[in-house]
Amino acid sequence: MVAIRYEDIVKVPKALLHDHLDGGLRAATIVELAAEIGHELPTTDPEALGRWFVDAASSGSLERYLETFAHTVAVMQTAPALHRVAKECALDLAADGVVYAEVRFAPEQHLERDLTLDEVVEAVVAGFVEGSALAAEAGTPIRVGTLLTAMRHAARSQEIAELAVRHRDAGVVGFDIAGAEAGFPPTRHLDAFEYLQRENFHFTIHAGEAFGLPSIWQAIQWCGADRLGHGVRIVDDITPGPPPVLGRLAAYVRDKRIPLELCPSSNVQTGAAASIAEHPIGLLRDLRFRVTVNTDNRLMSGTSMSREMALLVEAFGYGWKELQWFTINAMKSAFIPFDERLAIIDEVIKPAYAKLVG
Ligand SMILES: O=c1[nH]cnc2c1ncn2[C@H]1C[C@H](O)[C@@H](CO)O1
Ligand SMILES: [Zn+2]
Repeated sequence: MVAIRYEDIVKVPKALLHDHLDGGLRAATIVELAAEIGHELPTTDPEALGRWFVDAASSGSLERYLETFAHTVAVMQTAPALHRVAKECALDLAADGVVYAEVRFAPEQHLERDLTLDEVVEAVVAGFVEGSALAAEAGTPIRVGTLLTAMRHAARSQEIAELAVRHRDAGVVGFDIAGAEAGFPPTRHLDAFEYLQRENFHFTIHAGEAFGLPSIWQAIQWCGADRLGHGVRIVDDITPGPPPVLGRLAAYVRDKRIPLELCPSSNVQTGAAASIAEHPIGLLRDLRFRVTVNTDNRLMSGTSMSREMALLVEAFGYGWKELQWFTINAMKSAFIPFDERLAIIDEVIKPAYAKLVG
């Protein structure tokens, strides 16, 4: 087999379902925006700041990892700043060969300077639209859908769910909850999820990252999640083989083809996985769960979609066939309409991989 080159991974179309807007800012942009508002940063050298984020987020604890977002959220409090960050996000993903992305953020965290929730969403969506237009002009077309996140420790999920539905025809394609998982089970937000189901809307839930099976079980069986944000701890319900034996919850997740939004580098930083090579993605792929590969927070992990794939190629010996499988899995699991997903699979993804898979 011919070795896969990094620059070829960049060129091939990729689909990304789990990427946080406030976890993907360019370090140089943070420095500029912070100077404008007088926000103090650990360092004002962009390269050093990038390293600071990765180091500070690598403590082995999700709670410590989340503390680093104070600096990104602080500089995302005005419409121009949100617009810029969203535009750059679309451009950066497109330059990395991502053709479809769902990017999430929590509007309730961007109200410190008098914006309303609706204004926050409008600024971000407009930024994605402009970034996507510029990317298309540059020859790297991308479609970006917005997911609105509610913070699980707070009590605004119903309001954010209604906000998402209000903006569903303007680019918001789904809903999510995020933040510290232990102590904040998904059922705290059951009203919001039941509302979304009545509205025929889509949602994913961060579950099975820092907490295990009960969180995943609630997300699916109580809340009705379409996808699992991370979901990596589903391996706790699999008895190692050979052959591996699936418990009832793991079997349900696999049988129902519930997509797992796996984020390898992020999991190593928060301690959810010991290393990339030991990441459960290897087992979950072998067992044919609906596995997708994601970045989570490009800034905090110093990563990109291509880098996550390259790390998996290196650790597990994956080839183009597996990378295509991850990409099609993600596209099948997207929150945009079925015919639009199919068009991207048939017209963009398959033709590009066909030249490589052989
Ligand atoms: O991996 C994560 N788990 C739980 N919460 C997360 C993760 N990455 C980011 N967040 C939080 C911090 C952000 O401020 C928020 C909205 O994007 O979501
Ligand atoms: Zn996440």
